[in-house]
Amino acid sequence: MKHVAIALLGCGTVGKGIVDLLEKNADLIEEQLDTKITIKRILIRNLAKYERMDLPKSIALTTEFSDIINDDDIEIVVEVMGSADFAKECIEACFKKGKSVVSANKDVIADYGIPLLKMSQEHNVDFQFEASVAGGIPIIRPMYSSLNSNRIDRIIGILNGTTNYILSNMTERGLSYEDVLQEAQDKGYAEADPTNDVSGYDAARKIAILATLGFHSAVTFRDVAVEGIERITQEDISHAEEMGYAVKLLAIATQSDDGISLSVHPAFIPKQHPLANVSGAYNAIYVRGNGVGDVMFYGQGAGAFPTASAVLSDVMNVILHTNLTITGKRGYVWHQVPLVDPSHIEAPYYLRIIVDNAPGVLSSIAGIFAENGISIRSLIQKDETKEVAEIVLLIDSSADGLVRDALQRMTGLSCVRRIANAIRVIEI
Ligand SMILES: NC(=O)C1=CN([C@@H]2O[C@H](COP(=O)(O)OP(=O)(O)OC[C@H]3O[C@@H](n4cnc5c(N)ncnc54)[C@H](OP(=O)(O)O)[C@@H]3O)[C@@H](O)[C@H]2O)C=CC1
Ligand SMILES: N[C@@H](CC=O)C(=O)O
Repeated sequence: MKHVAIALLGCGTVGKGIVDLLEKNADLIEEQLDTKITIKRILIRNLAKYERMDLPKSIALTTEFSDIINDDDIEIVVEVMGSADFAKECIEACFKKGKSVVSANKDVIADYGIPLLKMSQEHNVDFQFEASVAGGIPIIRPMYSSLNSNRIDRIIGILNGTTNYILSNMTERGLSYEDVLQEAQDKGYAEADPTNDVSGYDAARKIAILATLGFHSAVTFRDVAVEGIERITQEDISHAEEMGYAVKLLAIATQSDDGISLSVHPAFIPKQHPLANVSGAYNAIYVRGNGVGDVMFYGQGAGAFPTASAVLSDVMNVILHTNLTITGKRGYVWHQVPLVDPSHIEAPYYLRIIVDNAPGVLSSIAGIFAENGISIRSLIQKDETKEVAEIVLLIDSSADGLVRDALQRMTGLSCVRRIANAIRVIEI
């Protein structure tokens, strides 16, 4: 039997998951590859923390990347540290030394994916990153391989486990945003800085990676219009429930003759839609191709073992490529495609506006919508006190720019106390 030594950069939630899953499934993996995979070294920052951890004694822990890059036994390096710049430096150094890299790090791939893939090919090594989008769900390989006979025009996903866990637990258990965020952190779903999750940036990086592969287009996460879930309250969730919707953070990429549009935002989805029933840390992705039609991928988008499953399969793929002598030979094509201005994207909206409880307020608001050509589908006045009322509206499909302009003008009305929320309604 052959033997391949690998190293891990990082041993947090995902790194420890890889150590444990490799131990658990070693015989199955060895049998398929006729190769024994050994984790020889792991890079971390704080040695004392890991000496307390239950790691096999055969693994050498180090705080020096040079111990890994200069070890010629190590053929594959698995980067599971997070953040972009140091990870990128390490990955480039590995390529230069002829080491293939597997990464779960969407930050580095959304920022530097195309140059890193080019560099890996120049050095005849593999660069694989299945776990960077939607944890354990196989989606990267389908995008560049299983679906590559299709012209893909739409990708819609719940791509962040933390925010989906927060929104579904706020809905199902009536918990506060802060309490559920802490739970998601305790379960290892959240990023080291959970701002990336709740602000939508984690999902933005993932949809940029999928759009790059699926649309053969050179986009980055900076091309994504991003809104997070920070403003979603129990009020919005219960209004959604009453109206027959679930609230989800969606990542949407579409390609048309006008160009590519990329966005991440909370949305009301009809309860009967399959995406509305994706709960907890689960993720789901709809892809529409002009041959295959609609395909949906579903599974755990975060957590130690689901993510380790994707990472280890990538490691196995690298070994297979080495055995077949096709390492570093994957072909890619990227075009520069124009981006659609996000202010032109149309959708129906749910709006919650806090106003004075006074005569003439509703007609002032309706007047501004009418001036912007926006028609009101329904309007309910709720939670009325003597002084204040909450108005919940659904408006017909309208361009985002026109809706924002109308809401901005409303904040200038003395009877409008605040725009509590504006959330798109998805009718798919
Ligand atoms: N958690 C999840 O469910 C998923 C995570 N990912 C991605 O996988 C990667 C790892 O995530 P996760 O395991 O959750 O992160 P953790 O924060 O749990 O672990 C990070 C690990 O990397 C080490 N590390 C970080 N920076 C450095 C550095 N500069 N030098 C040396 N070691 C470093 C840390 O060491 P120390 O403790 O000593 O600081 C720690 O061992 C991220 O890119 C994340 O986005 C992808 C899919 C799912
Ligand atoms: N923090 C991420 C982890 C996986 O990518 C998430 O919550 O989805």
